[in-house]
Amino acid sequence: MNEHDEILTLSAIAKNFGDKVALKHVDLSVRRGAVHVICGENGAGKSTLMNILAGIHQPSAGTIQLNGRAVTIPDPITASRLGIGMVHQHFTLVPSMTVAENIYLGRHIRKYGFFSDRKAMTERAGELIERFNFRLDAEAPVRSLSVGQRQRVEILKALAFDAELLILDEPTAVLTPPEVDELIGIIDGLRARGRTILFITHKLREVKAVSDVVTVIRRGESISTYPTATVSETDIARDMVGRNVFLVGRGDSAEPRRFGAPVLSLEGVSVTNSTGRLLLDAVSLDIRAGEIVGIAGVDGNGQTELAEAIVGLIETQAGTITLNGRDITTASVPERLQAGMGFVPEDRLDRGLSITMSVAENLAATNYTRSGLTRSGLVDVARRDAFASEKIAEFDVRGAAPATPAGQLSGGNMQKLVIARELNRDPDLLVICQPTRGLDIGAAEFIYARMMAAADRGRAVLLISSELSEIFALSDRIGVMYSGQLLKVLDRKDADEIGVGQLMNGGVTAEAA
Ligand SMILES: Nc1ncnc2c1ncn2[C@@H]1O[C@H](COP(=O)(O)OP(=O)(O)OP(=O)(O)O)[C@@H](O)[C@H]1O
Repeated sequence: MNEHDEILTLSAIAKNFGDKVALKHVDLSVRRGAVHVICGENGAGKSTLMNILAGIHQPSAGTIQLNGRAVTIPDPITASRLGIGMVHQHFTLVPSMTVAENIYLGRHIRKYGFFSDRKAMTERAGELIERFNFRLDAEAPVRSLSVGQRQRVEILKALAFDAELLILDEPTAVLTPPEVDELIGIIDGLRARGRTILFITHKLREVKAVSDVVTVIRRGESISTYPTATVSETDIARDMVGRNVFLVGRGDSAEPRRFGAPVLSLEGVSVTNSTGRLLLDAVSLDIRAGEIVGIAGVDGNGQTELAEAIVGLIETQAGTITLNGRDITTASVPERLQAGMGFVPEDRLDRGLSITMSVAENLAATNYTRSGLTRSGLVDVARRDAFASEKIAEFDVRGAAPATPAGQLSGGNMQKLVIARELNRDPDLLVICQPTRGLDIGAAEFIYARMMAAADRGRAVLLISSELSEIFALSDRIGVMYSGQLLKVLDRKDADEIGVGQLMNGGVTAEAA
């Protein structure tokens, strides 16, 4: 390869946070105009590496060459001047401002100031949207956009400042499957226009769909680099995790499974929002002991509200909710948890854990009584920390000690923390939303096994996931939500992905079509 073909060369990059080693030794060569995927387990150091390129962190050792020249990137402004644009996992947009205002926010204010030359700014944003074929309205407030559209605004923000090298940190984690396909199309378009893309993902299907080259990072070291066309998903998974991985689902047992009495019963449960719109429309569902019921649906069709209504985070306007035969329709969240419910929310940062509290405090939060972590009503710190150490080991929460602030963990390891806390309580009913979002394939394998083991012990599980493959792998019955209604609940053996996909898109069943 001739040196001008390489836009970026990293040599022996290391990064410590205090005495924690996040990156040990990373070498990486990125070819101009390529889509280069970085994959690796949760906590392998992917985000840290990208944040070094974006000027957010400084490397403890190693060199960075951009276009054949050694550079230092002391801050994000320098990164931007050097042509490096970063799209973070958590968006940085201002919801009340328009698309155009967000794109130019804080940068070209003098030239395209909101008051002095708003028109020019909007026109310029419109041109940019058209040039990259992003299908956005420059004047629409960001508040009114879907997650996928917001992500496109973030990408445009980087492109507006001539980013040659675009870094996308796990961009598909927040997207629905059709939005993922759209993003893949957008990335193809950017490559065709000569941009270089560094893309982080855990999903091997995406690696194959999107990239030219893939580099695997494991425990802070670059392990392998392959042209994507020549490497199999199995090989990438093995390099990531250091062993062969098998995502085994529940499958169809030869003997029909026997289920117990209903643990959860919903009857005609409805929820309306403040403007009177029906978010849940008379939903009725039983989940029996020993059963996993998966709820499929395009995001935004009431699945989140279903989980929140069951857990008591939002009020219901009609219907009854019964847990183990007891009416809990008006019970508070703590009462429901006490009565045998566990909850893994889809948003681990908002509702799942406290990022300022330590790992031990987070793990103990719903486990004080059950795991005997108090003595005479006071927290027994030694026991709590021993409990935390045990759960850290059991769930392989990387980079965590009992005293580590939860906010310092990598995204996937935060997710493992929430799941560890809720599974430890061994609830009669586990409501679990997007359980493997952001998890690497080894961690997903482990969580699948734990969910199935809970069902085998006679627990009831409500699984909400936008990954159809996950719903099919784990569920005994599959419900489909559309527009607030639970359209249909099928036995796993009677369901197929095409039929469920059709129901998800408006209720045309395979038989009816
Ligand atoms: N600011 C920080 N302070 C201390 N430790 C940190 C900090 N940021 C990251 N780490 C640690 O560095 C390691 C690598 O984290 P990083 O976020 O780069 O992983 P990742 O590969 O992106 O993981 P994931 O796939 O879960 O997002 C982890 O052990 C993490 O806890």
